[in-house]
Amino acid sequence: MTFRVLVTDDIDRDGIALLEAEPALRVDEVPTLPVPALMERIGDYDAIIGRSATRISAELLRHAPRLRVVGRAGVGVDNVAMDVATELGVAVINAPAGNTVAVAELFFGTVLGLLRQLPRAWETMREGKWDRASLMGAELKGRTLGIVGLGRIGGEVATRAHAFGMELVAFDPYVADARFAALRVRRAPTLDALLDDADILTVHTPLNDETTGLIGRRELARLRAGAIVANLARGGIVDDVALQAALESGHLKGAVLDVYAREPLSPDHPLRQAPNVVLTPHIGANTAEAQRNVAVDVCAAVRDALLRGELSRSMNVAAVAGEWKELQPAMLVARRAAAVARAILADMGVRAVQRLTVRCGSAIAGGRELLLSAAALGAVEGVIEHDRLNLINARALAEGRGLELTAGESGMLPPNALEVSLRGAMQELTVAGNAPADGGPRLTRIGAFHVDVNPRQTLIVLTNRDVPGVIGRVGTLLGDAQVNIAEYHQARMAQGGEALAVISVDGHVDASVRQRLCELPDVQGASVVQFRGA
Ligand SMILES: NC(=O)C1=CN([C@@H]2O[C@H](COP(=O)(O)OP(=O)(O)OC[C@H]3O[C@@H](n4cnc5c(N)ncnc54)[C@H](O)[C@@H]3O)[C@@H](O)[C@H]2O)C=CC1
Ligand SMILES: O=C(O)CCC(=O)C(=O)O
Repeated sequence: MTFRVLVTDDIDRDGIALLEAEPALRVDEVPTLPVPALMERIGDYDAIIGRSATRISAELLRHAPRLRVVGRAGVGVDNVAMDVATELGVAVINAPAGNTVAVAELFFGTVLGLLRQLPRAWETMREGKWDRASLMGAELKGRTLGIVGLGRIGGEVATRAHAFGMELVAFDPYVADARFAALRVRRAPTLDALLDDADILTVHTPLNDETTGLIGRRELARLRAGAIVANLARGGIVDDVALQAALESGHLKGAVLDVYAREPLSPDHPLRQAPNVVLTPHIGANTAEAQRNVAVDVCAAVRDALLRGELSRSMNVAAVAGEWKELQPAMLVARRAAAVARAILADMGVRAVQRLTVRCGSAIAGGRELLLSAAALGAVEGVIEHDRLNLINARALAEGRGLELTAGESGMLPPNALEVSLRGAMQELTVAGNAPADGGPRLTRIGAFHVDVNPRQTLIVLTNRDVPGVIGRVGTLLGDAQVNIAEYHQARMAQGGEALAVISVDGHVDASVRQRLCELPDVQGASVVQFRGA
């Protein structure tokens, strides 16, 4: 199978070379495309990789039936309609760390440029002047830098600001005290407290509902007279119009902007004429090093997602503590245990399941959320018709059908064991399994019956009376139907009582075979579970 990848927005060659090295990937590199042209082409692609110039809108995603992965060679994904991508099961992968230093360095370059009037100094020199008197500057040393958002970039800015002898204060309600302490940054309890202290205010948050307009007229007025504002994060976090007014009134000494609410900034935008601004055209990440880093990072992750189904880097898959690869056997067990429970309940007449609970042992507990996604996938596949049903959208689709998903207490489960319980119409069925690091995945319990079977290809779960001859009759029937048995595990509660058989078979078992199994003497019921996915 060949996957087609559309690369746009000028992605570094080292990244593209990783894709081109794969025979199963066909890569088309195009310049940033206008929306109609992109709409026309996107239907042919399994993945698109771009930078901030290409907007991955809801409309574009809905126009792309093959699309599996969106790769973003950079941090911000405000240009991607994330909700729609998740609903459609499209993985969104970014490159979160490769351009951190580039932005932090640009911050100091531009702020120093503003404080020392470097653009003006350069202009005067080109004009043939020697004008030292009008080029008086100011220093960073001793000034208080107020950082909104102490993440990767905020942290790198803080580290460098110490070297300039600055005082540091930051506002970030989502970051623990330990990070503030490690970065030697004082914590501002509120944004207002930060505004009260800052000589230079810089924002390094994502653009989202909470941060849009975070620094508006009120916040700018609260800053002390003569303060400087920098936005190298996203246009719209600092309100353009309020900023312009604060610059024109002289309340602010100056501003540094790399990003704008609408990009490219229109040629006649009033900000271009505002006093004391250093404007750059969204070049925070434009260094050779950063572009190489993000391209290699995102291209490798997109390659792995397409070729190996590796979704650990996808922003819209539940986060995993630990290694994704190590969790794969447990994910398979969770998915298949849920599929078995759903099939048995359905054959008992319980079609509408209301609650799914996953409990897992200590070794895999870090992947609880992902295991819940895998179990949700097992519970809905075969029930929901969706050509891109996967780990990304399974939870939302399951919840959309009224299935409540919960992660239960692990209790006394062995380290690599898990249990999936499905409940509906006052009935609950638990299927348990084990996913040891050094062995194959096994199902170990169905309801009250202890079993031991590899959940591969197709499983027949049979309830019968524990009397002689049943196993022989089942074997003969399956043999006559050309169904090859891989494993047959018989479990019983007590001699002569109820028994349960799990039969792992190769290939497909059709409905007529199931019907004939149900009609055998002493057989009470049979469920056939045709597993999906690898
Ligand atoms: N100019 C450019 O070329 C570039 C711009 N960026 C922008 O910079 C942003 C930050 O990047 P990173 O530091 O890598 O992201 P990050 O995720 O490491 O850090 C963001 C920080 O903002 C904090 N935060 C979120 N909401 C907040 C709020 N309401 N108030 C205070 N803090 C809040 C988070 O807790 C987090 O610590 C990106 O989202 C992107 O939009 C990133 C790279 C290049
Ligand atoms: O290079 C780009 O596309 C812009 C970088 C950026 O803004 C980001 O990484 O969030």
